[in-house]
Amino acid sequence: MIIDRLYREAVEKSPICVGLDTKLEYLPKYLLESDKSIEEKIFEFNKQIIDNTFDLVACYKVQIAFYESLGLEGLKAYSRTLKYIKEKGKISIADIKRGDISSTAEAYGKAHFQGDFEADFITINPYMGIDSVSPYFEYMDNEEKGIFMLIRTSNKGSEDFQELLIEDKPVFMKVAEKANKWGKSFIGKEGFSSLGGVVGLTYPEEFLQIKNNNPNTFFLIPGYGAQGGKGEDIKEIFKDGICGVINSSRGIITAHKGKTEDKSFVNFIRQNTLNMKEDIENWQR
Ligand SMILES: O=c1ccn([C@@H]2O[C@H](COP(=O)(O)O)[C@@H](O)[C@H]2O)c(=O)[nH]1
Repeated sequence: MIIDRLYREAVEKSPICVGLDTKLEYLPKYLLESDKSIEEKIFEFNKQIIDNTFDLVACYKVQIAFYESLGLEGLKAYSRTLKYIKEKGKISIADIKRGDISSTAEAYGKAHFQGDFEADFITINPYMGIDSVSPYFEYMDNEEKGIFMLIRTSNKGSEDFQELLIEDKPVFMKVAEKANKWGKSFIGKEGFSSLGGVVGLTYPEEFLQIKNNNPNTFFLIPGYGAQGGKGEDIKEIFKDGICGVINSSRGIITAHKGKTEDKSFVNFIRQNTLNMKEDIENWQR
């Protein structure tokens, strides 16, 4: 199952997920001012990052919003990036945060688990309930795919709804219970389910509570770096072993900004990835 592959990559390489939240302004001048099309420039930037980090990390998360904001050229770069991640033997997470009625969810499944935008995992918003989530299950049964369901997001505004109490429990704990229950049919050899959860590193105490109640849930963990999360915050959560991948987007892919505008930009990106790896490993021991 795909979750077993992701777990092994996290253990063997590192639990780092590089976030390819690529913006034109992140491109070094040599690339930005070249004669290439926008599609080529964005893809080339991502390719350079992948080529220079794939031996250090578990996976790549591609946030579709950044590509959509560049129109069709952006979406072509998005598609090529996902294909390239696969070509390199790496795992992709499409951060698309979908959530809609079943007929529409079926179309989202087809759009993001097959064809031009095929990814290994997608992120989904479970707010609309089980019939908005179950259309993805056939891909998890048959086609080695997985989903990460939003449980406790990393942003400050997550407090508005996710902390509201229902029967004395915050909503995020109720959502975590559902992830645990719905994920039972997709548990792989390593004990984790292909139905995973998104929990921000910006709330480490609540994360620990969620983790303790969800022994089979593998987590996609945003919030490291630019949002303030640190290696130290993962200490208790990874105490019994790795149970997720930690995403950093801006913290890695803008490492070269203000330092170089030439092809050497990837050295800074690799160095920041190594720094993150060391920071996490220090707290895993
Ligand atoms: O709770 C969430 C869920 C998703 N994200 C996404 O992760 C990255 C974070 O980027 P950084 O630059 O490392 O802050 C981005 O794609 C978000 O859309 C999140 O931040 N929090």
